[in-house]
Amino acid sequence: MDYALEVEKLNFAYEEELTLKDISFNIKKGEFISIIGPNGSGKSTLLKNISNIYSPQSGSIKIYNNDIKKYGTRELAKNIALVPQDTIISYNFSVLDIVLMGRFSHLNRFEKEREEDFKIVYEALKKTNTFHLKDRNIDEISGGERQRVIIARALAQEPKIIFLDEPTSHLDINHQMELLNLLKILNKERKTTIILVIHDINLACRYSDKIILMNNGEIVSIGTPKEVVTRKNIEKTYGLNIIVEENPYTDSIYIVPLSLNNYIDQNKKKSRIHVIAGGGTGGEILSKLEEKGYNISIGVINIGDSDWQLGRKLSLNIIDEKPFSEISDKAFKENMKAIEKSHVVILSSIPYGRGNLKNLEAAYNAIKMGKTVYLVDSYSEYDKFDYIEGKGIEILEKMKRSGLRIINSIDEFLEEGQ
Ligand SMILES: Nc1ncnc2c1ncn2[C@@H]1O[C@H](COP(=O)(O)OP(=O)(O)OP(=O)(O)O)[C@@H](O)[C@H]1O
Repeated sequence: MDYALEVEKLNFAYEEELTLKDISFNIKKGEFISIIGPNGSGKSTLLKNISNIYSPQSGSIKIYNNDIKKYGTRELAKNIALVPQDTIISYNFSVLDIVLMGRFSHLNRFEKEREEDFKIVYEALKKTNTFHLKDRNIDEISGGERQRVIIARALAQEPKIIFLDEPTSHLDINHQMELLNLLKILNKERKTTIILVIHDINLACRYSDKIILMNNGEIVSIGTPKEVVTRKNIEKTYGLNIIVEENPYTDSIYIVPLSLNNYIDQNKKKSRIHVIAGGGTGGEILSKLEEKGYNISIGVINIGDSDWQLGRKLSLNIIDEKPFSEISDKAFKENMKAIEKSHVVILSSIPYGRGNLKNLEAAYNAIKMGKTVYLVDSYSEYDKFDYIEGKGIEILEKMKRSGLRIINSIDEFLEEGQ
């Protein structure tokens, strides 16, 4: 296999305790890789090991099939370039001088830069939008501009692999996209392998072929964005409750954070709520209950319904029915079982017809069983409630007489502190 980078059983410690523990992975030539993970998980330390700034205590690192330690400085610089997190350059160099330094590995000792070198350097300056700064002193430009200049230097180096440590951290959103697009072009056109540390999970998902997720000095997961950025992995590493969505415009996934697990009231996890919804009427109810950490079931709901889709993203317990089909007796019974296990049943403002009348019957059964049943009432008129010749209204009236609690929004329920 054509690997750009092979890491095997790497262990690294700053002091006694290991900061990187038994790290092994391979990167193919021409891949675009993002390393993500919480603060202090070891991302920068890993990047510094694989770019030869630090030497591991044990394990091996191969760049293009050769041990990284066997390369001479010039040879290594032709293969890899590093764009560090904070570049402190306190000398009196111009931007042009700094970017010209990228050419050193292509020149013999004491050889002056050739016309070709200037051409490559000017191109790198233009690509990173820093050409206009070329005569300025490196100390006299902004943090974001300096970051782009260091990236220009890496481009001028024309390496096979570029390592970047949080390259977007000082950049505004426009320059963030511009930089990542530039890296992507480089990656596609020159087959440059890109390995970057990045905090923005959504940008990582959008641009990367693969993602490495780190936690506590170990690799938790490595694979495509879909394989790595899952609810489970993000909860495990960041302690964050998220939904993973698909972005049809960019053909990539992105995450929507709901809540920090630290803030979830653990008592609520025990409190079970059954939701009856459909057609998107349950969106706010489900998201807000999930955010508070309730243990939620939903049903009966048709497969493919938008509330069904949300339920899947939230990994809820779903009692479902075939698409566009009436609720079967089997699904009704399963729904009743979920209701029996719940403390509370919440109904959204969904219209009732032949297909889902059994859900209203189930809610009425719940009241008769002594459960607290809420209706989040945002029906503007009750003729939007009943599409089954009064049968729905009839059950609703019975429920009202038996203690149905009508609220205007799910917030009212949450404020009650249930
Ligand atoms: N020079 C150092 N000496 C000692 N310990 C260090 C040093 N640099 C980092 N560490 C420690 O090593 C661990 C990993 O740090 P590292 O900078 O690799 O994490 P990171 O994932 O890049 O974090 P961040 O997202 O905050 O940049 C942390 O516990 C950190 O405190």
